[in-house]
Amino acid sequence: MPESDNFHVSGLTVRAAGPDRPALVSGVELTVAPGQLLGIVGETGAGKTLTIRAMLGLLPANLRGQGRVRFRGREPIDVADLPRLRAALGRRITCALQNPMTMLDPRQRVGRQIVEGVVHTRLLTRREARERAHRLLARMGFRDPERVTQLYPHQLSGGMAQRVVLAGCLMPEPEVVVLDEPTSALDAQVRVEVLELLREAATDSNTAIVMIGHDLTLMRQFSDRIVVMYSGEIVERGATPDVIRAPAHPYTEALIACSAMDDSQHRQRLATIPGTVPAPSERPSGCWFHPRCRHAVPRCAGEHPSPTVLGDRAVACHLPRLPGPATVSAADASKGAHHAGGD
Ligand SMILES: Nc1ncnc2c1ncn2[C@@H]1O[C@H](COP(=O)(O)OP(=O)(O)OP(=O)(O)O)[C@@H](O)[C@H]1O
Repeated sequence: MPESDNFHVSGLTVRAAGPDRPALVSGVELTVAPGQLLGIVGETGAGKTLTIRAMLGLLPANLRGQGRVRFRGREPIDVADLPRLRAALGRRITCALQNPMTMLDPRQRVGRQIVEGVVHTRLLTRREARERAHRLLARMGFRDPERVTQLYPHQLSGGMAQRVVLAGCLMPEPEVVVLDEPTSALDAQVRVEVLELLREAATDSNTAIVMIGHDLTLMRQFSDRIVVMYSGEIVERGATPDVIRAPAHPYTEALIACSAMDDSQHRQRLATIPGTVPAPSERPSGCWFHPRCRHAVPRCAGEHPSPTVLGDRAVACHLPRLPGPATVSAADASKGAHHAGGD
């Protein structure tokens, strides 16, 4: 698949309106290929939600986004150009944000809600849309999709609502589906099932998925590539198996140590990373992670690290633990090389 088929986000920055406000998110670059799943991880306050809201044109009113998104075969769209961005929403890009119930209208049967969007945008006739809704609901594990379409949201369990919303996301056969903790309300077993179904459906229709999640175990299982954010910046990115097997940033390493992964057989109990992500106005000098980093050296307190790039792997750390000798500082990387800190 050519690179130009990927969904791209470049130079994404989010700030509160007004002078001299620190960036809440800065310089985020993402690329996701058709049919692939890109996971965004990081603790509370890392900037994950604002990143996806900015690329959807759904930032809170007090915030402003800069940067560009590019859909397959299209000219880039400036994220400040909300009319253009929102014209893509529901067609080229769909989303399920944190609580699925809030995405459903309590007064309407769910079938109508799923079908009307694509009929309204004239992507399909009502009959075609109904047929597709039934197919997708079946795909999402409903044995009797027709009956489900007759239900009102209050008649759905949390797991059912989740699967209905995800089926709705796939209705227009979008290029990209964006998910913010899509399965957080579900129990572990249902969560894995839902993600398996979603993954399969997305692969079949060549839909790219960008998914925020706290659970690294799930990310390891379902994502192809992973981006790790800290205080509004990408600190590491790469192919998921590489990042999980050999994290190059101490923050990624700490996140993995805190997750319940099987690899950590020697770990007796779940660890936590001491401290919290600094608020944007309280970032320390140097590397923003350094006060919490067990590998920090004096340079880390004085100088903000530029990302080091090795192939499609990047890490923003003064002491990156990347394999092989040929690490290249992003500042030195030649034109056309991978973006620093981006994915
Ligand atoms: N409307 C807003 N106005 C000002 N600051 C905001 C606003 N929304 C979020 N922030 C700040 O931006 C930073 C990033 O927030 P964001 O919600 O993107 O984090 P997150 O990684 O999604 O966290 P979580 O996992 O808790 O959802 C945080 O410091 C947060 O306090």
